[in-house]
Amino acid sequence: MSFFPTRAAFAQTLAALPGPNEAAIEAARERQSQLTKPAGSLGRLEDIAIFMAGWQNRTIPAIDKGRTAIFAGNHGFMVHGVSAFPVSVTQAMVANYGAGGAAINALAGFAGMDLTIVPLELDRPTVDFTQGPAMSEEECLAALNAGAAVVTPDLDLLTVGEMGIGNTASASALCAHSLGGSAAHWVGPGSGLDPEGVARKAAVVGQALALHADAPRDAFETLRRLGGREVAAMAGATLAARAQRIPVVLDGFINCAALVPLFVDNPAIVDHCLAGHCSAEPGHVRILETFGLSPLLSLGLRLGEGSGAALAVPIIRAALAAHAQMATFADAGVEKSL
Ligand SMILES: Cc1cc2ncn([C@H]3O[C@H](COP(=O)(O)O)[C@@H](O)[C@H]3O)c2cc1C
Ligand SMILES: O=C(O)c1cccnc1
Repeated sequence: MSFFPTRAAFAQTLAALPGPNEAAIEAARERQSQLTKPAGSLGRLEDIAIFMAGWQNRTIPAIDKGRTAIFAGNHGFMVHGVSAFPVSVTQAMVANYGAGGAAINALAGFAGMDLTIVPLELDRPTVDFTQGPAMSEEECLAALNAGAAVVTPDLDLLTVGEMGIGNTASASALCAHSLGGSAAHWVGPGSGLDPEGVARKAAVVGQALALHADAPRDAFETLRRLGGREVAAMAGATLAARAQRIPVVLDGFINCAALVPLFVDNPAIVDHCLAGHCSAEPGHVRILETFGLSPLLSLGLRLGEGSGAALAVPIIRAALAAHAQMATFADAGVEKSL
């Protein structure tokens, strides 16, 4: 049984998002007020602990089982050469993940996250989105379900990432179609295009936007037309996590762009998400502003593959350690106020 048996089931899940547990939020907030520090002095670490308490439904949240899932896919529009790298790099990087040699291997390992790699039909790229919808309805559903499949009920935290040469073009198209703004407004260098390359990418994205301009703007249809398998899988995983009240840390431009079509249908979709970082890809800061999320880190990363999300996990672990381990004023015999 798949998590999203039909596109209607996907839409229904998106329309009926569960909220956090308010009693756990209140209990965690009360605990924070008792810990031996001036009120608010741990800044966003306090907010993170309270956020995690709400979604994990416990006063003292923890990350015993955290998962990083990386989805890989290839894109038909790569015939137009919109990346500084060839399509073959997607498969080569999947092999590199398997061998433990990529940035995400190091960063997920450092963060204490288990790593799941999900290649999605790499030898069958999506349809070129300047010629038609990237995916059929069945293909889009399969990708959403491949994402949902990594979400097991035992997870305390999920981060997702992607590998798919050219997918910053898909991400830009999703943002422009869903939020407005020209192709040029949303494209950037991605993995390393020069200014002429960026202009070429804008022209290709612009052609796709023109072809799909009159298409309905619901989340499924936008992902199907302008997304890719790895992009839809990230959306499916994030929505499946939400349905199970599992908190998610967001990565960069592509990961966030995958959620933009869902955000247009239901802005509450990002309520169980923390923004791990702000990517150097110029569109990312605009998406984060649209989502109303403030990134935990801003280190100039522009890698994708879940790297910025994994990097934020140790900060979240620190917030939970302080929340769990600090003494209360009563326990420590410290005066709470004058
Ligand atoms: C070796 C290598 C490793 C990567 N890991 C993530 N990406 C990133 O680059 C791609 C997006 O950039 P563009 O749209 O310009 O192709 C995605 O695969 C993304 O995850 C990589 C790219 C390369 C070359
Ligand atoms: O922010 C990202 O996700 C990103 C930026 C550049 C290249 N690949 C990914």
